[in-house]
Amino acid sequence: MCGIIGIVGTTEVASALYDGLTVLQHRGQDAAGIATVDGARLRLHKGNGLVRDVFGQSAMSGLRGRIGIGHCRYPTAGSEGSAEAQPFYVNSPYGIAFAHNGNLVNTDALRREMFQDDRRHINTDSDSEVLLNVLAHELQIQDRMALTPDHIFKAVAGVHARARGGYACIALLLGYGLIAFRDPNGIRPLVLGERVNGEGREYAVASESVALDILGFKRIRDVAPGEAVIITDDGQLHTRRCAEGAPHTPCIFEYVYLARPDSMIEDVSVYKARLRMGEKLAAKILRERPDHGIDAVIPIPDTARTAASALAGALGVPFREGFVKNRYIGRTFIMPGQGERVKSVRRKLNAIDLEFRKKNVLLVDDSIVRGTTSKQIIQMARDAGARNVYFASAAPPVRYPNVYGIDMPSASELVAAGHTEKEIERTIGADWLIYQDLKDLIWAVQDGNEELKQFDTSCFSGEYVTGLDRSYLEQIEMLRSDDAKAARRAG
Ligand SMILES: O=P(O)(O)OC[C@H]1O[C@H](OP(=O)(O)OP(=O)(O)O)[C@H](O)[C@@H]1O
Ligand SMILES: NC(=O)CC[C@H](N)C(=O)O
Ligand SMILES: [Mg+2]
Repeated sequence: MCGIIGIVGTTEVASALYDGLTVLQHRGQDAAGIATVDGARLRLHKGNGLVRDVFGQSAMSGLRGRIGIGHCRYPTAGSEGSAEAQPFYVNSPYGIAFAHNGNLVNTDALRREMFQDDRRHINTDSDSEVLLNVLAHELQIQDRMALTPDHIFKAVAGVHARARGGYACIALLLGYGLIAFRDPNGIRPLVLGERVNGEGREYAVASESVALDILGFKRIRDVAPGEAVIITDDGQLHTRRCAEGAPHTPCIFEYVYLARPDSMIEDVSVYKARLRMGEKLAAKILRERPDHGIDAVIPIPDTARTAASALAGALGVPFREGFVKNRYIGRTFIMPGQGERVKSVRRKLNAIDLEFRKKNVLLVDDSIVRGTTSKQIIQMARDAGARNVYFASAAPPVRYPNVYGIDMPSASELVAAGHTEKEIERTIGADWLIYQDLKDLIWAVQDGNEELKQFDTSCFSGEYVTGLDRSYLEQIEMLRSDDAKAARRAG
C-alpha cells in the first residue's frame, strides 16, 4: 500500500508532487521519491525516510519540469534499502520512470523470463523493478518509429497477460507523457482528476482522492480495473480497457485501515464506510449482549475513531477519548520490525486515567492484525483502573496473509491465524472480544456503491482472487517474516 501520484501540468510540478505525497504518507513511511521530465532529461531524487526528510531545498530545485511522478513506499518485497525506493528507471525504450503500489505473486517466474527470454537485467529484489521491465519489454516490441496510444494500450495488455497480483502503476515515458494503469481486478486504488487554469487543462492520477483535493484537482473517476490512461506531453487524454473478464475486486482493507477517511475510493466515502462498520458492530453487540453494561466507548487512535464514534452513537453509550496520540509518531502497523512496532505503541498512545477508572470500557480498533496494539492497550486500560476491558474490532479476524500490497506475509505472525475468537480474547487479555462479521463489513462498503459486487477479502477469507501457488505463501513466509527481515538487516 504505497502511495503514488503523477501529474501532467502546464507549469512546474515538483512542489505539487511533494504536497501530494505528504497526504499519501500514511500509505508508506519507509522511502519516498519523485521523478520529473526536464526537457530531454529525467530528474530523479529518492531515498529512505518520510517525504519531508527525503526532499530538502536543493533536491527540490533540481526536480524541474511540468510532468512528474512520486512514490512513498511501504515495502512488500525485497529489502527496505534505498536501492528499492521508487520511482525506478530504465533507459530503454524511450526512458521510463515507474511508481508501483501493490505486489506481484508471480515475480520469480517473471524475473526468470526477463533474464532468459527478454534479456533484461534486474538489479534488485523488488517486484516493482520486475514489473517495470515487463512494461519496458512490452513497449519495446511495439512499432518503434512512431509510438501511438494504440501501441501503449497493447503494451499494457501485454503486461496484464504476464503479471499476476495487485498493481496500480504510474509510468513516465520520456518524450511522450504519462501512463497509469490498474490490475485487471482493480485491487489497488487509483483515481484520475483534472484542473483547469489560465494556461490549459492539467491531469493528475493518485492512489487516493485526498491528494487531488489538496492540489485543487477535481476527481473525475477511478481508473477502471485493467484500464490504462495515457496523458500525453501536450495534455491529451486517452483511455482504454486493456483486460476484460476479470471480476472487479477492490481491496476491502483500504476501507478498514489503509486509506484516509477523507478519500473516496470507487465512489465510496471511506469515512462513511467506517461509520457503517461502527453501526453494524453495535448491532452485533446488542444482539449478543443486550445487557452489555458498557460505560464508555473508547477508540484506539487514529484510524478507529470513525467506526468507534458511530458504534457509540448506535449503542447510546458515551464516546470518550481515553487515549491521546502523539501526533509526531507515524503508523505502527506499517513499521518494518516487531521490536519497533511494540515500542512505538507505548510512545504513541497514552491513557487519560480518569476516563478508565472503575468503568466498563469498550475499546474499539479498526482491526487486530499481529495483536501488537491491542495487547498493550488493554494492559494500559487496566493499569488506568478500568473495571472491565472489552474489545471490539471493526474488521473480522485477520487469519491469512495479504499478498497484494500489504505486508502481512506471514500467517504465523497473525494473532488470529489458526485460533478461535475465545483463544484470541485470551491472548490479547480482553474480558470480552467481539469481531465484525465479514458479511457486515462487505455491506458497510457496498452500501456506498451497489455496483461493487465483490472485494478482495483475502486476509479474512483466505481466498485469493488472482489465484495463487501455495508455494508462494510458503516462500513469502520464509523470506518476509519478521525474523527473516531481522536476519537480513543484521547482514
Ligand atoms: O494488531 P496490530 O498488529 O497492532 O495492527 C492493528 C493496528 O495497527 C493499526 O494502527 P496504526 O498505529 O498503524 O495506525 P493508526 O494510527 O492509523 O491507527 C491499526 O489501526 C490497528 O490499531
Ligand atoms: N506496498 C506497496 O505497494 C509496495 C510496492 C512494492 N511491492 C515494493 O515493495 O516496493
Ligand atoms: Mg490503529
